[in-house]
Amino acid sequence: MKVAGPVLALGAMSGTSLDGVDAALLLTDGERVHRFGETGYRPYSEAEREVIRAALGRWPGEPGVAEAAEVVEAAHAELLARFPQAELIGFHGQTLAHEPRGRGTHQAGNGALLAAALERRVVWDFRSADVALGGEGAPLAPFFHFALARWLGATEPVAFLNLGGVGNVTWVDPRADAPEAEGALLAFDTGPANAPLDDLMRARLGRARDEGGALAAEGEPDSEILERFLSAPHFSRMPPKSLDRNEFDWLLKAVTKLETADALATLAAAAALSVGEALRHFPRPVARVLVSGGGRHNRTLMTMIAAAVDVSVLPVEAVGLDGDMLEAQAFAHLAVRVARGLPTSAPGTTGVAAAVSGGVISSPGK
Ligand SMILES: Nc1ncnc2c1ncn2[C@@H]1O[C@H](COP(=O)(O)OP(=O)(O)OP(=O)(O)O)[C@@H](O)[C@H]1O
Ligand SMILES: CC(=O)N[C@H]1[C@@H]2OC[C@@H](O2)[C@@H](O)[C@@H]1O[C@H](C)C(=O)O
Repeated sequence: MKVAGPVLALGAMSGTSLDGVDAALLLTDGERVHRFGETGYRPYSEAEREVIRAALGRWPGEPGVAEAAEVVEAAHAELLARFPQAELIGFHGQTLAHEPRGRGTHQAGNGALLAAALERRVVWDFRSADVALGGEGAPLAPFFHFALARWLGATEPVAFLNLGGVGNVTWVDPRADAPEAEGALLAFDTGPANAPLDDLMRARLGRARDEGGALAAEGEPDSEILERFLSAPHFSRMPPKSLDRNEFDWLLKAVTKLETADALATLAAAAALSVGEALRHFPRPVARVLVSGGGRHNRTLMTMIAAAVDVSVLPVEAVGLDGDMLEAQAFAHLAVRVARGLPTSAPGTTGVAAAVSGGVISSPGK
């Protein structure tokens, strides 16, 4: 079914850091952002998180996957029911495994079940069509970043950096006719961001994160490990390119020999150096890198990023955006694009053969 004009869409994202579900309302026609709306957050309980964690790296039908999907569906149903005004829902689900050149991409959570539970149309499975056409299936926020650059009134190229479990960056030329136009966007995953930091905090101190990067600030990065890190194949690959959450597991193992503060400093430095490497791929330099995602609250990480690049690095709040909700807003925007049959990825964002409109639409009755 096609929609015309702006739609009040609700986007939901359960990110790789496994902290919980973000939801955000957005009034958009899929091209232009008309208005930002209310947001919500529903953390996973420790028990729920364990169920999801146990299924990481697994594929449909494998042990623990159905249980993880149930947790994801129930948490979303609970959170999204708080937004009865939403006309359309964009449901990303929880990525459990991502091997675009191998077995595919796997997001847990069935959008058809949510459509029935919430009695709303739900757009979901955003990544599979892109992967089927040879794309990386990620990142998908770039088409929203294009709309944001326009919303900001940018007239020069600008970059959006998301520091979630994994980092991803989008270079936007706002003067292009459309996000799928050649040269409008270049996007790719930068490297690990918070996931290894969180994993280390959990393993060593039983804490969810290094609040503000305070512990990392007390440590010294290990230059030998960082040198090895930068020689990883990811950094010599040309973008677009995407990463699995666990692709840099070896890095976490490599820092086990270090004191906690030094290990955290090394992991934060690795994330920051990845951003420095990323900027070298930009078609033209940018004046600003606008940062979203939880990593922008990590002052040590932000300081290290600022040192790794020679442009200004600002949280997206500096330009009036909400850095905790940007990905949820992205999936609201993308849902409307899917409903309108507009593309959601292009060769410059995922390496897909040609611009494609991903996503499956489930209606409550079906
Ligand atoms: N105050 C803080 N201090 C340090 N780190 C923080 C803080 N707040 C959030 N973070 C980090 O940000 C992470 C969450 O970021 P975010 O919610 O953007 O990730 P995500 O959306 O789950 O991941 P992705 O974008 O990769 O899918 C937390 O796991 C934590 O490491
Ligand atoms: C496969 C997958 O879920 N990838 C996520 C992950 O988290 C950050 C980065 O890696 C990005 O590629 C993507 O999410 C964002 C929302 C995206 O698609 O733009």
